[in-house]
Amino acid sequence: MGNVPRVPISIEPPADAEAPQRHPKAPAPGEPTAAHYEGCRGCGDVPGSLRIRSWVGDDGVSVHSRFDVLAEHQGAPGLLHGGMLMTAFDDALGTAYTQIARSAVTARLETDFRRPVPVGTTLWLRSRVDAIVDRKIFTSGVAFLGELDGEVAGTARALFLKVGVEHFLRHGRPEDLEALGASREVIEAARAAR
Ligand SMILES: CCCCCCCCCCCCCCCC(=O)SCCNC(=O)CCNC(=O)[C@H](O)C(C)(C)COP(=O)(O)OP(=O)(O)OC[C@H]1O[C@@H](n2cnc3c(N)ncnc32)[C@H](O)[C@@H]1OP(=O)(O)O
Repeated sequence: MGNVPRVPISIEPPADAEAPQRHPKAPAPGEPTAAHYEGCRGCGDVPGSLRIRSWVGDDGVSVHSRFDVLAEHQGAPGLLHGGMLMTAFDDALGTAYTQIARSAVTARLETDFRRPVPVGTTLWLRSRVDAIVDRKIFTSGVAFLGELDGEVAGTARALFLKVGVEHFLRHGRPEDLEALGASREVIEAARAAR
């Protein structure tokens, strides 16, 4: 395998990990959650976005999300592309963690595809944070056909790793930080770091 790095194999949270507490500034149960960012392919309002919308669950920690499956999301004829379902899970699980922690990025995402999803379906996803251990955020979710708690179309687990603003400064584009409303100092730091 030469220089190919070893693949980490487990995203199972430790059995003794504490239950997550919602962030005091997170929206209340039933309220909509904010988009990650205007340009987000999952929940932003830009061409090509899946336009996923999410709300905080009754427990104040989980979220439920709506994804309307359109013809532009097809893989096989008339059916949702698997990568689009993974994008939906990435977004929904990545919204669940925002009820608890600040910025984090997906390190690993596992998806099981249980049922084909026809174009014209509304998918509803339930997502939650199962545990947080230091920088690691362990999440899981379920996608249902047509209604919350309907037939299961897929399930997913993801590990997010907390990152600071320097992650976006180092790897992202300064102009996108500008669009986020970042300060001039932050943008200059991003430019200097490139
Ligand atoms: C003004 C600006 C405001 C910005 C406001 C932004 C708003 C907030 C945006 C959020 C947006 C969300 C939107 C959807 C989610 C995406 O789309 S995120 C985009 C997709 N993901 C990425 O691009 C991430 C790319 N990967 C990376 O950058 C780095 O690999 C990571 C994930 C930061 C980890 O690197 P690292 O920090 O160096 O961590 P590392 O030391 O390698 O590992 C730490 C631990 O995690 C474990 N680990 C790492 N990777 C894995 C893995 N794949 N599997 C299992 N374990 C792993 C390691 O084994 C290690 O474990 P321990 O030895 O500590 O037990």
